[in-house]
Amino acid sequence: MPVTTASLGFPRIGAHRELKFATEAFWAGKLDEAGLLEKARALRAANWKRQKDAGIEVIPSNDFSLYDQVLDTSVMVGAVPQHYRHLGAADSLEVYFAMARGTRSEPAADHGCAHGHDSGADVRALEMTKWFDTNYHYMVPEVGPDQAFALGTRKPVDHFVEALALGHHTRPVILGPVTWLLLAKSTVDGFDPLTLLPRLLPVYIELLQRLVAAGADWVQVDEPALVLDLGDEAREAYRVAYRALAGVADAKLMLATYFGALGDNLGLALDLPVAGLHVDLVRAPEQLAQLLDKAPADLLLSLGVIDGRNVWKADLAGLLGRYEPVVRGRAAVQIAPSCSLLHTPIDLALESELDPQVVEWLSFAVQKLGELHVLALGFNHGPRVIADELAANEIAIARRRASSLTNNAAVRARVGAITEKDSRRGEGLAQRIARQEGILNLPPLPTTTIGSFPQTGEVRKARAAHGKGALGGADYDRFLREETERAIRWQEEIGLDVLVHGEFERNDMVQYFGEQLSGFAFTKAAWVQSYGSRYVRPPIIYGDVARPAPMTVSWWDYAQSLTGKPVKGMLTGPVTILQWSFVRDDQPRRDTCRQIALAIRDEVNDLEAAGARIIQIDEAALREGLPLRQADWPAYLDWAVEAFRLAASGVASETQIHTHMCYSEFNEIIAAIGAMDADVISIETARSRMELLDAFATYQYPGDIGPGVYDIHSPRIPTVDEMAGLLAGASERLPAAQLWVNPDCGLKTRKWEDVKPALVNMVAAAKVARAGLF
Ligand SMILES: Nc1nc2c(c(=O)[nH]1)N[C@@H](CNc1ccc(C(=O)N[C@@H](CCC(=O)N[C@@H](CCC(=O)N[C@@H](CCC(=O)O)C(=O)O)C(=O)O)C(=O)O)cc1)CN2
Ligand code: MET
Ligand SMILES: [Zn+2]
Repeated sequence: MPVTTASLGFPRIGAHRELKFATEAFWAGKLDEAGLLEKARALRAANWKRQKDAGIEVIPSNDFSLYDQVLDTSVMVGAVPQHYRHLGAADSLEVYFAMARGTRSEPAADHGCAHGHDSGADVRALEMTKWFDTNYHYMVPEVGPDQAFALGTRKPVDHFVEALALGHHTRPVILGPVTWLLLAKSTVDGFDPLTLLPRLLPVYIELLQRLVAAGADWVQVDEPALVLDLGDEAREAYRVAYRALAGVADAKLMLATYFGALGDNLGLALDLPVAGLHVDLVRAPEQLAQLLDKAPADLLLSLGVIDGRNVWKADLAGLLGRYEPVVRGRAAVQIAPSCSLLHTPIDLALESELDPQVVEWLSFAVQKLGELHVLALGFNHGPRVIADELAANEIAIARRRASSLTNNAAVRARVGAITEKDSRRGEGLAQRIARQEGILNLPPLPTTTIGSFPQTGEVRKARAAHGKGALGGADYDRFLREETERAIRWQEEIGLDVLVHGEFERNDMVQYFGEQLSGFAFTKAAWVQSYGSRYVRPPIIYGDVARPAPMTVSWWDYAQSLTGKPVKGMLTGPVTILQWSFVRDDQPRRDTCRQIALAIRDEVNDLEAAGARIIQIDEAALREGLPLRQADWPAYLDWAVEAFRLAASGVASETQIHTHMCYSEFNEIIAAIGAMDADVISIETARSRMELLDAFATYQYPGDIGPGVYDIHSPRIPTVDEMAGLLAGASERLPAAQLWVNPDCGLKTRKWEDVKPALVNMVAAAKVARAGLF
């Protein structure tokens, strides 16, 4: 006693996506810098107030970011690579957004000149990759052996002061030095960023001193890397780092870990000279006993008891019961969400159209803070003072458990009847490829794209109008057909070999399917940041999953009717649908994934029956779903691969199954990728200059491979030469007969004016490579 409530971070995008609209307007030159900063300030003020109003005692600052908190940290410690520095002051928005997005010289007015023009003024963006096992992406810090650090920006101090002026004494959040270094990438082969720690620490010390001088007492230092498998160097880095930071007088550190168990790093974490330790007890409740056993009595424990990664209402009575002895046994305890609420939607109150039965089971960021407040009242004053809240909560939990909505007997029977042969194609890969070649008659190095074409303002407007009832179903359909037809005609014109319909009818590659599957709820406003100004509305899987009717067949059918070239059927795979949805927590993820796999299998089979000869099943999130600890990999990969195979194995040998993955470091899981047994896989490789292919070569990957030849995250137009060069590089690593030619990923975030010259160049590069190799 007593128990205090804390928030580790609140979503910064705004309940109505204010941050997206402000940053995009700024980039488009429609909002000036002062305007952008004012919007950002208003969002912070609103967030602090919201959290205070929810009854939270420890409110964070510096959880706000205009783009990404890892990028903020890089700029803060002065790690701005040389090639951005000419763009402006190191702490300017020009440099900041150039690191985030790259720059592009104005596109040449004459689109006829598609290749070869000087792109010397363009600066590439930093690499972007997944934040642990989430669908949030951070900008990878870049450092080298000559790296110098200096306090470049004072955002944590500025925001602390800003909050103070509004009456909030906040706890600033900073990304810890060891996690930051572990996430960093060296610009020089063989150099370990961790060795830069001694040079980095003075910057952190200065920052802490400035925070203290500004009036801060507690500082939250995020070190999620403490839940990973760590080598001896990293462990030693933790000891060195926190010994140094402990020397800053009057700064009390709350060391925050999340996304998993401390596991074998528990002793290390408890040895660090910090005043508080936050642990994730949602992902890893089992670590509590050991923690209580070993934690020094004066360590302030912050218990992450409310799920920061999912949307379900907490079982309040259960939590009170479980943590009562902890609270009684220690001098002081803090309760908090398991991690920053960045990964949850903001406010359930905005969902006016969700099934009220399902709404009763849910809790978004604002509601989660409310739950924390109620729990603290219960701990501090006894359950009687929260009797009403407990009663309502118990009813909701019980109704969810008993609901017929979550249960579909036919689905359960079907999953129960799955046999081993359901996840096996009729013949081996070599025979299948031979049969497919006979039918498809493709040239060597066939060219294709990953699926989506630009989601233009027009497409989104039409969909929004359709959603509001302002554009009738028939008109919306006609509009989408016209877009599709134009895309097909254009692909034929530029000479692509395998076409796509363009995905114009899809709002998102997961939400689109969620909306058509039963067992899924989808939201109106429940946006979550994926990267920068790009957000997603993950569907909510609350019940058994089934596919009442075909989801994509008519779009494929229409597109194929327009052309003699093969059009790929285009689906999102079961693991990716699972990974990018909010998943029910009342059964193992594996079980839910198998249900989705059967639904996708039905769609695959229907596409084949309609005549599709090539069907792509995207598994962009397969790698991201990998558990954070290596010991847990085999079990996950087993069921993830099985789910893909279940989806893909209902078709004849003649039907070619493609899969696509991006953001993937495949080296360690290449055997599992092989075990998926896809006929063709397209992967992201352009940014790593084909290095990724080494894994496929070493493993002697038997299927065809389409290594991405250009980075679709940047508006920069790749030249014929550079792509032909990449293909030559690919052919040094793998037999050319196995190679396809495609971009890194889908093109929906690009503009047609970027896509057109890029793909024209890509087709030309394939011709150059064919001439050289065949
Ligand atoms: N779920 C998911 N995760 C993923 C990816 C992905 O494609 N999907 N790709 C990788 C990268 N992540 C990405 C995440 C989001 C977006 C993206 O483009 N998001 C769009 C929203 C997509 C969407 O849901 N669009 C809807 C709603 C669009 C919208 O904002 N409509 C306006 C109205 C339209 C207008 O007047 O402009 C509104 O509702 O107010 C639609 O098209 O129907 C955005 O933030 O802008 C891209 C990549 C990894 N993770
Ligand atoms: C993030 S993977 C994207 C795959 C999808 N077919 C697309 O092209 O958009
Ligand atoms: Zn992709």
